[in-house]
Amino acid sequence: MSFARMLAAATARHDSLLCVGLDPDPARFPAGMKGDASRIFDFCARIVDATKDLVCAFKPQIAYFAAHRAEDQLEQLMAYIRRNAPEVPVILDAKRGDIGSTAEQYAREAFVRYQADAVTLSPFMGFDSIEPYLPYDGKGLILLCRTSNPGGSDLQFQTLDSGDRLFEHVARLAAGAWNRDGRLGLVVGATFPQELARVRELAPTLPLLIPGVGAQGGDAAATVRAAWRPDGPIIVNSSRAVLYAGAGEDFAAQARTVALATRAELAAARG
Ligand SMILES: O=C(O)c1cc(=O)[nH]c(=O)n1[C@@H]1O[C@H](COP(=O)(O)O)[C@@H](O)[C@H]1O
Repeated sequence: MSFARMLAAATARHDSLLCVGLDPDPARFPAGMKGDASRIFDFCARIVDATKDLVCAFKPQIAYFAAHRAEDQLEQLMAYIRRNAPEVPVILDAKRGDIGSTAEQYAREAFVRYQADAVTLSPFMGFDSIEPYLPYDGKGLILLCRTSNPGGSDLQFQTLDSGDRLFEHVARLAAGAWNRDGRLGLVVGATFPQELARVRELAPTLPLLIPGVGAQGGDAAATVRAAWRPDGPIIVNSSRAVLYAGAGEDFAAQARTVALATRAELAAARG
């Protein structure tokens, strides 16, 4: 099934706009696992089990695996999610961007090696850096647009000759010329609700991946009000606030409690 259909189905079935980000940091694992990179899979699998009925997507961040030589555990985790939560789409957060021949390898990594349903990409190198992902039918390609970090403004807020700021230009391209077969989405931070509303205006029906609630302090309700539309899906990511809600043996139950509360807050704002 395509990413778009999986996302719509999981959003409806779990009544959820929440994506749990899988950013496993062994230094923050609970006692018994703490500091042990060989337990990355175990930690993430417990979080998946505890939240899989509450989410519209999972988003593993590849650096948290690669930094610990734990790519094999990421493969194991992707297979685990497919087996135990087959209705939940998985967005591989890799933020790739490179010339075509290298992008072909990144695309293969995301969709063949890891079997992701969608991947995050940097649009900075232009359309020919996105094109190699298109042959993978149905997969979602989510382009960085207005990122959640303060330094995102350094480039994304620059005004172009057209009068658009760079993030607006990216949103226009993703909603128009670049969206050849309707599989593009955009990343916009929850930390910037005004820009979120602007991106939604420029790209009314694109799926928006919205990180920044929880640990980065973004306002969940403002996010939904700015970006959700019945025909414009949103995927609101929270990673650390869920993963490290508890530091004890009951960490998975604590993660579930935070996920439940965040999901409820998002649902209330949608009305
Ligand atoms: O593409 C992303 O997911 C992303 C884009 C962005 O603008 N800001 C951002 O925080 N992210 C990712 O979203 C997650 C946020 O994590 P928390 O701040 O712990 O919820 C991390 O995996 C980031 O790499």
